[in-house]
Amino acid sequence: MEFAILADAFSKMESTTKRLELTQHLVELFEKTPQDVISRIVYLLQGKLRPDFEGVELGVAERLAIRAIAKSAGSDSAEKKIEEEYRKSGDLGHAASKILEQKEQTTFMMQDITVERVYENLLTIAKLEGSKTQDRKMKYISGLLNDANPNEAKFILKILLGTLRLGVAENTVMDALAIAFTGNKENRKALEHAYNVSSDLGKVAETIASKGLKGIEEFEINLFNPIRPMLADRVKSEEEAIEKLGNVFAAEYKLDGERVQLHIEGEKVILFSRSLENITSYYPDIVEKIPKTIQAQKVILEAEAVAINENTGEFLPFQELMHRRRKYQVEKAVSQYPITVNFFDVLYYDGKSCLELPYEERRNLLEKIVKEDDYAKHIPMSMVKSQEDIEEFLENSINSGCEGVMLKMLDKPYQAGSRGSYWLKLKREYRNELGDSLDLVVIGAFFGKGRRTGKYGTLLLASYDYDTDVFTSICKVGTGFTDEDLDQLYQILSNKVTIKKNPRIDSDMEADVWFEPELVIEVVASEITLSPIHKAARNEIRKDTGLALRFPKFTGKIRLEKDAEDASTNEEVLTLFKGQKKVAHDKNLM
Ligand SMILES: Nc1ncnc2c1ncn2[C@@H]1O[C@H](COP(=O)(O)OP(=O)(O)OP(=O)(O)O)[C@@H](O)[C@H]1O
Repeated sequence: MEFAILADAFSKMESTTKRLELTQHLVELFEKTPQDVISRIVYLLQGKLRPDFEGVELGVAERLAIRAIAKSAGSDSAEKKIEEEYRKSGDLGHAASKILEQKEQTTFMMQDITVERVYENLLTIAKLEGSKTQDRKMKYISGLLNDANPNEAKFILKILLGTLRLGVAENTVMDALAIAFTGNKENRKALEHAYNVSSDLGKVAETIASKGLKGIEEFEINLFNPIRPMLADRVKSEEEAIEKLGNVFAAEYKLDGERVQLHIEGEKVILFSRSLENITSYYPDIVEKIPKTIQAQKVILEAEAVAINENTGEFLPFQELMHRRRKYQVEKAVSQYPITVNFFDVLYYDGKSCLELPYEERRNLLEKIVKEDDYAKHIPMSMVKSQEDIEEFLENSINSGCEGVMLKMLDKPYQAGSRGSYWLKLKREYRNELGDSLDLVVIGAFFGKGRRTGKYGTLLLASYDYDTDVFTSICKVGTGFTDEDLDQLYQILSNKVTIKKNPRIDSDMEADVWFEPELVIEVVASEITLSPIHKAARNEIRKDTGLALRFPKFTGKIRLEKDAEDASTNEEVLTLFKGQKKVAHDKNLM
């Protein structure tokens, strides 16, 4: 397939942020795409080469890209010119296309470049290791640029640098696949299921293109391919939980650790995080100890890894686990910050999916599969049927260092990839004031003064608007940060600075810097108010008015395990807003 077709589609997509138009462009692109290329197209659309869980990173630095462009422009002064163009437009892809336009076209020597060739070259670049890597990367890049026309070169560079931002969410890709290959958007549901059990949109695309809907319906779980996790809705009180769950249900401790999806076959163990990143290297202790406790050939299990005080056995807060994220420090952290692994679900057992089994059966099976010892535990569970039962269980869980309880319906399946009402979470803190914490995306910052000079003193935060796939500003936050937090945030965020505001950000603020909407942090606030400036849930309550947080404060939690799309949604913010009005109303009546 000619790369020009893809570059042309990219150009069209870049010029719109409307979901319907994006979908239409995608449908047209998919209709032109051969079956054996479609998975590659789907990865490239998302600025990737392989599904996230494989961890293939392109990692080409700007400097190297500039040298490669200069080389293929074939002039000595080119580097300077490229830098100049780059400064003007803030986009190296664009700068490259400008420079290459000026180059005399030696068309008779040009080979047509294909999607396959670009993709294979990019994959080779991503996998290069060892000596002279930089030179070898440069050779591949300038080789591609030599044969590319300016528009193609622009997109090749954007992919290489990770700056291709078409704003296509997974849902939009699935809509377009359903329309292109089944003629009916309604079939998105089947695609979603396939995606939820494989976390690999490229594979889903290839299956629907080559085997149609039938292939998608027969899609199976593969060991070592992560399953997208099931999530819980929140409730504010025992009473609300009973209303939603009915007669008898299970209560489990809600531990404050890291969610880990374990794929195990014999001694082979692969671990995935909540956002499906391969985190096996952070937990050498799990890899060593857990297989000994497993009574099965092949399983996929879910557990919460929690740091503990070895003397008292008490659970410690989530932050203690983050020591394992430091390079070269893992071994040390393993001995200094010991953990236990607390199992709560089984998703796959000896060749069979367990997703359709009701909770109760899965829990029984789990207890059979995992033999408990000092290190491997079953998460404490109890059947409850009254408000008092829940209250007592919640009390015990808080006393042993947990954040609350999870309440689960006994007869319901595991709903991969969705937040539904079969699982509810009840935290102690939800019960006062606004109380609830929010997970928000850092979209911009303002430079600090005094002690905070040279760091970001105040951050601009956004909630996620699921329907439009946009991040809407909701507050600025400048309190709750320790010096250490500020340093760490600066380190993480300075890699995410963009020259222009990403089109997926909706904010009228004039931030000093804008970021890629990627990092999620947790904040609390005293209340949610109407705001003429902020954009969260705009027009929902009142015309031209959004919602904002009053007195927001950082809780100390940087949620590295969450993707931006996992942040609190405007729907959740609206629910909180309405809930607080009700409480105020009830109080006034008393
Ligand atoms: N017994 C349990 N069952 C399921 N999840 C548990 C349990 N104990 C702790 N957890 C953790 O709680 C999370 C479930 O809450 P939720 O579905 O809202 O995800 P979340 O958005 O990460 O939640 P939160 O922000 O409250 O941590 C899981 O991702 C898991 O890490």
